[in-house]
Parts: sequence; structure tokens; C-alpha cells
Amino acid sequence: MDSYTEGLIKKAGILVEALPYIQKLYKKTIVIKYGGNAMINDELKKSVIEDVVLLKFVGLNPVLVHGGGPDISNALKTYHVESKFINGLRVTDEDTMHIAQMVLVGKTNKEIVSLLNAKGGKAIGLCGLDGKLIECKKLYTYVDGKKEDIGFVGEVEKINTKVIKLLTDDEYIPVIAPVGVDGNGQSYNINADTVAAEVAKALKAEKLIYLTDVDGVKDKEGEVMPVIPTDEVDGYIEKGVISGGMIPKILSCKDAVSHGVKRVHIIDGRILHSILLEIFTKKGIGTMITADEFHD
Ligand SMILES: Nc1ncnc2c1ncn2[C@@H]1O[C@H](COP(=O)(O)OP(=O)(O)O)[C@@H](O)[C@H]1O
Ligand SMILES: CC(=O)N[C@@H](CCC(=O)OP(=O)(O)O)C(=O)O
Repeated sequence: MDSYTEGLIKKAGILVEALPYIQKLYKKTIVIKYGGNAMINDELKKSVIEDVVLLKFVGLNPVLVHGGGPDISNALKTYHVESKFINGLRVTDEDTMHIAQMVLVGKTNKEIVSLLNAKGGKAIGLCGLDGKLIECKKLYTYVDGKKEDIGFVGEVEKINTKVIKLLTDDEYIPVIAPVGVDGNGQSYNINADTVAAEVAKALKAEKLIYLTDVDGVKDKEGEVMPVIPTDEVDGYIEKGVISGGMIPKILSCKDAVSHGVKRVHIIDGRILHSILLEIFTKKGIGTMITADEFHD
């Protein structure tokens, strides 16, 4: 058998395995959080972009929420603005807010839109200011019980889903930057994991997928846990098994599951075509956070 025929047979096999999932998820909303750490090289970016375009082509409704933390940090360095994090959130003064908005909305968002369009998709870039998509207020965080002011960091109050639905009901793929707005038109920097969960909750998404830089959530032996029921999440945090940037991520997952998002996954964005592997294969990859213990 020549390699062309062999390739065709392999693709047909993949399609046969994917078909039941395509039928089940037809016209359903899939929110994908594309973090800065999963944007590390062009090959990986291309694979994420191709997966998202393919989801739309086969009739699913992908909605992309992106981060861009490393891009913001680089830009802040260039402008000699100091950057620090408290509880995983970037302390955001006025200068930091300007630069974060410039990078997230002007650079990262448009790059993703452009890549999707180059692969045949029809992407529309949005941030929370567009159509007041993400309404928020100032967020306070607590360190050892003490209230900390971390500047223009936003707490989501409302996601106005109408604009997203207009796009997904049509041929478009919404691409959302994690910048929110308050009643006075002030912009706020919001953690992208939180925005993804809020968008998924508001859209009653079928699936929420976090692309990150580890192969899943690991137990104390360092083994990936394929399934974590929501009622076990707090225990893993208390025991220190889950720490650092994984804390806001897993809490966002728990929040989304508790508010009706059916399936929430944390998967390795460094694996080529990780989105398709998760959605269209029997085994799935990474960690699923669920209110029950069954993976279908
Ligand atoms: N139990 C755990 N399993 C996997 N990763 C963990 C765990 N606890 C902490 N982490 C850390 O969380 C990181 C992922 O969070 P973060 O860096 O904020 O991701 P992203 O940039 O994709 O939003 C991992 O790189 C890892 O260092
Ligand atoms: C308040 C806050 O921390 N906002 C984040 C927004 C970007 C983000 O979350 O990007 P990743 O998903 O790539 O980490 C920040 O300034 O880095």
C-alpha cells in the first residue's frame, strides 16, 4: 500500500471515531481557554487554530477566550513598568492597565483572529468593552485575611451573551480578550481563566477546555488524575497537592461545573491537536473536572 492510501485510511479511521461525538455536540457551545503558556511556538499555535476552525466546520460552536500573560510581562519590561502578582493576579496600576489592554486587545487578540482567518475560519475579535460584553467591578483579594487593593483588576458581574450568540449562530468564531469594563467605561484586567469560566457559565456551554502547560492535574505522586470530582477540589488545595496558577484554574473549573457547564477539562496545550484528541476520541486527555465520576 502506498503512503497516500495509508494516510487516507488513517484519516477515515479518525473520522469514523469522531462521528458520534460530532453528532452529539452538533451546534453545542465549546468554550476554549487558550493561555499564554500554550502559545509558545508557531507549530503549536497552528495546531490550536486548525482544531478550532475544524470544530466550526463540522458544526460545533467554538468560542475562544485567550490569555497572554507572558506577552503582557514582556511589554511591561520593554516599557520599564514593574510587574507583580498577588494570589496569581497581576497588580494593575494605570500604566499596567494601558499596556495590558494594548497587548491583549491590540496584539494577542488580533494575532489569533488573523491566524484563524488564514486557516479558512471567520473570526471576530472582541474584548469586554465591545457591546459591554464583560461588565465588571473592582476586585479585592485577601492575603492572610487582609484586604489588598490590586488596582484595576476586575471581578465579572455580567457577561452579555447576545453578541456572542449572534456570532456563533452565524458563521463566525468569537475570540475574546480578558478585559472588562465598569459602568463608567473604566477598563479592568481580568484573569483569563475566570473569564473563560464566566463565558462558559453564561452561555451554558456543553464543554469548557483549558489549554495549559502541563499534561493534566497531578496527584501527590505526580501522576495525572483523569477525573477530579468537584467535591475533592478543596481538599487537594488544602493539602498543597494543587498549588500556584493551578488554584485559580481549578476553582474556575469547579465554579463552571457547579453552574451547569457539563464537562470541564484541563489539557496539555503543548500536544499537537490536543483539542481534537480531547473532544473526538474515546479516551480523552488530561483531567476532567466533574460533578459526577463518569467520563463519556
Ligand atoms: N497538582 C498540579 N498539577 C499540575 N500542575 C500544577 C499542580 N499544582 C500546581 N501546578 C502548576 O500550575 C501550572 C499551570 O498554571 P498556570 O501557569 O497559571 O497556567 P496557564 O498559564 O496555562 O494559565 C503548572 O505549570 C504547574 O506548575
Ligand atoms: C488580573 C490578571 O492577572 N490578568 C492576566 C490576564 C492575562 C491572562 O490571564 O493570561 P494567561 O491566561 O496567559 O495567564 C494578566 O495580567 O496576566
